[in-house]
Amino acid sequence: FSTAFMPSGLRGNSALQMALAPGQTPIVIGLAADSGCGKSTFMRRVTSTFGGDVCGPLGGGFANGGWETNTLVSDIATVICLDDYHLNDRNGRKVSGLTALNTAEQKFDLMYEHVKALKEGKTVMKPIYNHVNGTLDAPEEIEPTPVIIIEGLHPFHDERVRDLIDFSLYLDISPDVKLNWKIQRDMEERGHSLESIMASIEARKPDFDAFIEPQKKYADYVIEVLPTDLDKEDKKTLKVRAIQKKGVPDFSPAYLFDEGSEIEWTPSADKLSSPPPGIKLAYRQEKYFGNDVAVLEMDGNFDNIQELVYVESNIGNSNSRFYGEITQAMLSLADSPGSNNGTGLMQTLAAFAIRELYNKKTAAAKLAANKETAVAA
Ligand SMILES: Nc1ncnc2c1ncn2[C@@H]1O[C@H](COP(=O)(O)OP(=O)(O)OP(=O)(O)O)[C@@H](O)[C@H]1O
Ligand SMILES: O=C(CO)[C@H](O)[C@H](O)COP(=O)(O)O
Repeated sequence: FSTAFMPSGLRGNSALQMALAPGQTPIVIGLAADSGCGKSTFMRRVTSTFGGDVCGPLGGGFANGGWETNTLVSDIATVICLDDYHLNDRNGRKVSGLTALNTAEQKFDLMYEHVKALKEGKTVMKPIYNHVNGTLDAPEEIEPTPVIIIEGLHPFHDERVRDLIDFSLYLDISPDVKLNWKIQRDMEERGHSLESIMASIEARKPDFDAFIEPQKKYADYVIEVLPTDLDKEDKKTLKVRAIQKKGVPDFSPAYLFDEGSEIEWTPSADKLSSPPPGIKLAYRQEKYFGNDVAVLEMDGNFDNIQELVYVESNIGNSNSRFYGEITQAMLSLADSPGSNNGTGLMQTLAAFAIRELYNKKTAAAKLAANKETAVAA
């Protein structure tokens, strides 16, 4: 359930929140990506896994013709958009001459204090960056929930914040794909011209390279989105790689058929009715910034999401609760971008991995609390 898209007078999240179990501390999930790279779309998959509302945009909504809070609350998960920690408002950045991508334009001390306090089970007063007016609005109260997700430009830049994060994700969208997605949203949905979109991407590139991309080396789970290899002329179909770090506590990378192996798999055309160029999956063991990673890859589109169930039957460590749950989750968000390709699949697997992390931490906290009760008795 979400309060994020109610008229502000009706908002107020305290009654909806699930109390933390005794001894339980929230887990903190970090998601980094440039603007327009699918953070909100991905967050919708994660929050729906935790029972959140999936009706509106996240990370800065334009509901009701006006600005709504950046924070979405379900009974388990809270999403905090780190744009709220911009140092200056839009006018202030004109004076400083710096872009919002620049780390000098973020309040990392406050970000750290807030994430630390939430992790300690305390309430914080979080600022709000208003994307409609470009102003810093009156702060809002955020109470801790069992899962706190911080998403935005710089979740892994500050070492203190990074150390508080239990699981970190990065959306790595290749330049061609980023341009296509921007065109789709900003031209088709927001009426911007192609020239202005290209100019904005070009203007952001140096700061993106300097301040955002270097964070991907810290991520436990990188979703890399590239143009397809199946047909060089095809600009729309995507190849998606989930780069999963090995050895992360409470996280076991998903695999295809045989854990630890190298596999390339083109599912039988009799089992999937995907149109040419079809789909191709792969599973590889690689190094990523010096770390051992398991890479799950999918290139191409599903013609019919229900056929995903056949692919799902061959994925291990998927963290699904029952056979078919991945397909069901994709079907429940069928209208969201990426539901017929690897972006939706890898995002769903990441969402399930986060849920598993939460389940394991909750179980460990309950066990510890039971032990304490037994000792006290
Ligand atoms: N998996 C996907 N497949 C195809 N298009 C996508 C996908 N994810 C996102 N997009 C496109 O990119 C646009 C931006 O996505 P989204 O709003 O989720 O990004 P964001 O990172 O939250 O952006 P911002 O930070 O600017 O709010 C969407 O409107 C959609 O057109
Ligand atoms: O990169 C961004 C994160 O979404 C925005 O550009 C940044 O937050 C500034 O926002 P605005 O352009 O609305 O003033």
